[in-house]
Amino acid sequence: MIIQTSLLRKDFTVRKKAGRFRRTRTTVSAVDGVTLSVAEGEMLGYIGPNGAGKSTTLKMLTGVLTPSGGTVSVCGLTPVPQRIQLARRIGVVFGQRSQLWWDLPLAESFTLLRHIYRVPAADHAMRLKYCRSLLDLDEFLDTPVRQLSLGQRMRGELTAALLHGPKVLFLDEPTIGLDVLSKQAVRGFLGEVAAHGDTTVVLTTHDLADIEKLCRRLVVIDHGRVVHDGTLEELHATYRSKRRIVADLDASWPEGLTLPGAVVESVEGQRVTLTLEGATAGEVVARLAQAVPLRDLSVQEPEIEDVVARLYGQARE
Ligand SMILES: Nc1ncnc2c1ncn2[C@@H]1O[C@H](COP(=O)(O)OP(=O)(O)OP(=O)(O)O)[C@@H](O)[C@H]1O
Repeated sequence: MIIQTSLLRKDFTVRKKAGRFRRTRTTVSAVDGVTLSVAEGEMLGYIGPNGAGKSTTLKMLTGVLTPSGGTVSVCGLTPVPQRIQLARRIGVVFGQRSQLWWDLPLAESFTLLRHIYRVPAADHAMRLKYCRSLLDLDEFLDTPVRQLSLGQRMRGELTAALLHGPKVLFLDEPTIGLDVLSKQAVRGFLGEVAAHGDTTVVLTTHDLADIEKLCRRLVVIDHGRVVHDGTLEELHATYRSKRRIVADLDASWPEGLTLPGAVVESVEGQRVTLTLEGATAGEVVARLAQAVPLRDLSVQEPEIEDVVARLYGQARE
């Protein structure tokens, strides 16, 4: 396992005002016993509502914060005491913080990083070529970083994080604030990185489309605890997400009509929405077509947003 945590914890002591002169100290368990194993080459989505403990976990995995308890190992190293060795093996993109030099052209940041990490020139050139073509960097390589758009800067950050050939890439909200095209570019690139299979990726995001497009495995955390660890399909199965059929009829919906294997969710004019309950879409469509004349229909997959919202809701109860 390239990442392994066991009962990992981080408590923060927060001082709050209690009256005019008094202050009380309370402890916030930001990460409350997270046990996680990530295999080499995996692409893991790490999600949760605001304040769930995602960034705190990433900070402990990257050696920025010392855990309050439990164990953590990344690439066989203990992050805080072995932070310098670890830095060579990991790449980090934290949405808010930049690893680029604001006043220098992007290309010069890449050259500086090559010297900092002491990357052999040929390896650096090969990786830069790969990123330039996949992320279309050429048109702004000579532009100072401060003049780049957010999407261009993010493409630069991803390149900067990969130039030393890390084994693990940690990405905290890499698509936040990006327009549709930049999001597509970033996702396409990460998909390529994942397909190569030699970089492990841990991705936190509030954009569930990132997860759907990129991650087979999803870990959901809330109040510092893991509330789901499995595939997206397992998430849908656990929370019994339902597929729907939306049918436009050539007649009105016969009042009181029932179809085995489906529940009528709504009827609006000549449009009926059915939820599948234990039957396949094919079976229900066949029964529907026998009962009423059909003009058009579509099958809607369950929305990941719905199921995750329900999951967050349950975890908070
Ligand atoms: N330095 C700190 N001091 C005190 N409390 C902190 C500190 N850092 C984080 N916390 C608290 O720990 C909890 C987890 O925060 P964290 O930033 O890890 O959440 P998150 O899942 O990354 O949230 P978001 O999606 O909003 O970025 C929150 O309650 C937060 O207020």
